[in-house]
Amino acid sequence: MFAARRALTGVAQARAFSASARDLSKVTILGAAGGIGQPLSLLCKLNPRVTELALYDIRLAPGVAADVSHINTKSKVTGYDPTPSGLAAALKGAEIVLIPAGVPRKPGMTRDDLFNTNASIVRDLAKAVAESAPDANILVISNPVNSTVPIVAEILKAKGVYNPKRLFGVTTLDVVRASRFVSEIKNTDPRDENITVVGGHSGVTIVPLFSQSSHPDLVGDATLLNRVQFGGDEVVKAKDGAGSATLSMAMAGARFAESLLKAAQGEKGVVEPTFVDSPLYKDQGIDFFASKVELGPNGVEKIHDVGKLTAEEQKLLDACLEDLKKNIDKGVAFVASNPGK
Ligand SMILES: NC(=O)c1ccc[n+]([C@@H]2O[C@H](COP(=O)([O-])OP(=O)(O)OC[C@H]3O[C@@H](n4cnc5c(N)ncnc54)[C@H](O)[C@@H]3O)[C@@H](O)[C@H]2O)c1
Ligand SMILES: O=C(O)C[C@H](O)C(=O)O
Repeated sequence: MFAARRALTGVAQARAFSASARDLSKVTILGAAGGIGQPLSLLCKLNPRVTELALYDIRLAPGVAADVSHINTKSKVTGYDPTPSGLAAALKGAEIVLIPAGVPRKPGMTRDDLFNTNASIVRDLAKAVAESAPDANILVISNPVNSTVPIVAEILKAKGVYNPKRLFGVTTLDVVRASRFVSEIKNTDPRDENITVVGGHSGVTIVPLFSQSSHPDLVGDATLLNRVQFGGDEVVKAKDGAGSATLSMAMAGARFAESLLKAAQGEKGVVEPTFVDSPLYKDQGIDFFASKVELGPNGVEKIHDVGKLTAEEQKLLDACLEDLKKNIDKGVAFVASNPGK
């Protein structure tokens, strides 16, 4: 077997690698029956890189799995019961764990208002991931992301399995929105608009860097800035009490998972913005920050710095860092005083 593998060269080797990597592409969704979870399950079922899809929720996951499993793509879909053993089985062998479990906002709420409910949900799910899938890439969608990601990190540290290269806060939706909103102004194809968004995922912590796009004239466009920073509120208001962004978020989450799978399967140059354990502002006591991140087989390959900013963007970044620090500290303090069972 080893001799045969050694005999493989070039393209054959790459194919063998990608085939074996593909064999391992189990994706688990925790919160799979929710507003995000259901369309995310659908999109993952449609992704040929996913070979196994495990759906877990405190309600309805087997039903969602039965539905999605009829789609005629090759992956195997299983829905798990809301029991500790169901959760453990859903997680075992996962390469990617997506976490959209938790409550969404209603009009008038900030993401931070979700903290009291979602912090303990995410903490407890993180424990299960640490125990049953310690090597998985963990993609946190549940809000407030600026705090839930540090919560997961603290739990993984306590369990002795923290790998900062495999923990991601999903901020893709901010970039998706920014490119769409810019394309509406400039009458372009959003796929051609590559807008860097850094910081975190709430209000002023969301910092778009238009000076680095092909439209530097958009720096200072207050309406556009407000839409990017508060795009989530736009949806919350329009849904009028029925929740927050689900469909666009499912698309964004599926895109991020796809990027990780591509990178795991050997594709080079896969770059996504994401909220990770980052060296960029650690000297200011800020351990997590979203910037462009190159992904690879081990998760985070390279963290890009924010690049050159205009004076106006620097001001936005300063405001971001102030809030971000508080949000991160809140997550860390929560685990310290509420370690759970
Ligand atoms: N990161 C982002 O960009 C982004 C975008 C949109 C929404 N969100 C956040 O995603 C979260 C989910 O939003 P939604 O609209 O899908 O909400 P939802 O209420 O429709 O769905 C949440 C699901 O989580 C499940 N759940 C609750 N506790 C659980 C637990 N302990 N284990 C497993 N499942 C559990 C619920 O049963 C439900 O099915 C919210 O916190 C929301 O703010 C984040
Ligand atoms: O706005 C929300 O509460 C959900 C999400 O974070 C979003 O950006 O749409």
